[in-house]
Amino acid sequence: MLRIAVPNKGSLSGPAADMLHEAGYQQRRESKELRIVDPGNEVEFFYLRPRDIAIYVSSGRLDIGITGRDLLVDSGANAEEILPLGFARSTFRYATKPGTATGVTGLDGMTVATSYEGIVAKHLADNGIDASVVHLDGAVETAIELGVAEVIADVVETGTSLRNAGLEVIGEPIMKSEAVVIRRTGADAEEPKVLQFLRRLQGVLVARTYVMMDYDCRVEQLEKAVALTPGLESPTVSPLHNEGWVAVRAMVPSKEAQRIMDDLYAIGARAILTTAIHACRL
Ligand SMILES: Nc1ncnc2c1ncn2[C@@H]1O[C@H](COP(=O)(O)OP(=O)(O)OP(=O)(O)O)[C@@H](O)[C@H]1O
Ligand SMILES: O=P(O)(O)OC[C@H]1O[C@H](OP(=O)(O)OP(=O)(O)O)[C@H](O)[C@@H]1O
Ligand SMILES: [Mg+2]
Repeated sequence: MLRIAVPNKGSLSGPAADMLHEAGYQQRRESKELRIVDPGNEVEFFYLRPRDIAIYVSSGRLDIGITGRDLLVDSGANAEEILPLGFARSTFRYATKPGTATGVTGLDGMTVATSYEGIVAKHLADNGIDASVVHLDGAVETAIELGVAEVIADVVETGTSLRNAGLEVIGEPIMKSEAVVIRRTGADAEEPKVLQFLRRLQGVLVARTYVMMDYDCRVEQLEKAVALTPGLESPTVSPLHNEGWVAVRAMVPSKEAQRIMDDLYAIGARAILTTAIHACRL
């Protein structure tokens, strides 16, 4: 049975459960459940604190886990990223009151508050900066106002939390993060159950980013039309009852669907339809 760690709370937990559900796995019914077995898929899910997941996976007791890239790096655990999942996207950045410093080189002698001590200590050392790091569990934006630190390093998505605290980011992002699937470093890359799990999640990612497009076009316009909708392998082209016309079917990135429909219409394609993809295995 494949043993998988899933975040039990915070920003990762809801989207991770949604993705697993879309991939056909049973998920817990209430938030107090700490583990469930999905017998049909031969998988056992363990609901753990996002911060602890890399540690469990590196121990080898759990086969794979879903966590944030920033949490994986911060943990220093012997685990590696095998699939980015595209949700819980954030940057990790320094921030201060305006006028305190303009970049990491100005942080010498200061105190930096963060929940991600591992990332920050390494980044300061890599840049040759001698600053103290104070660990706080969360809500670190308040640390400056309360005099615990001159600088914070924290997760930034919209920047609302920083603005509300009267802080501004300084320097370049320390890292970019998103939810990722991890496994123990050096674990068997060809384990069939792991590969099947990854294929299912990849199927969800593709279903979320592509739509199916169908249209009719004149044979003379087919080459131009196919250049607009090359599909993943190659589009399906079928004859129509009306001679001189063909029906074309191809997957296109959902973000570009409207522009592609305009371009197809402009070259004479008609009956252009898009439909959602619910699941796929490439
Ligand atoms: N506002 C946000 N937008 C996008 N991703 C976020 C946001 N806040 C946190 N994350 C991401 O979610 C992951 C875990 O953070 P989260 O704050 O949800 O959990 P936590 O801080 O470990 O737990 P707690 O809920 O106890 O604070 C990290 O990978 C982080 O980058
Ligand atoms: O840029 P924003 O869109 O404002 O998002 C970033 C905020 O979200 C997270 O906080 P969370 O809600 O997890 O609270 P925490 O600080 O207690 O972890 C993170 O720690 C930031 O405070
Ligand atoms: Mg948090």
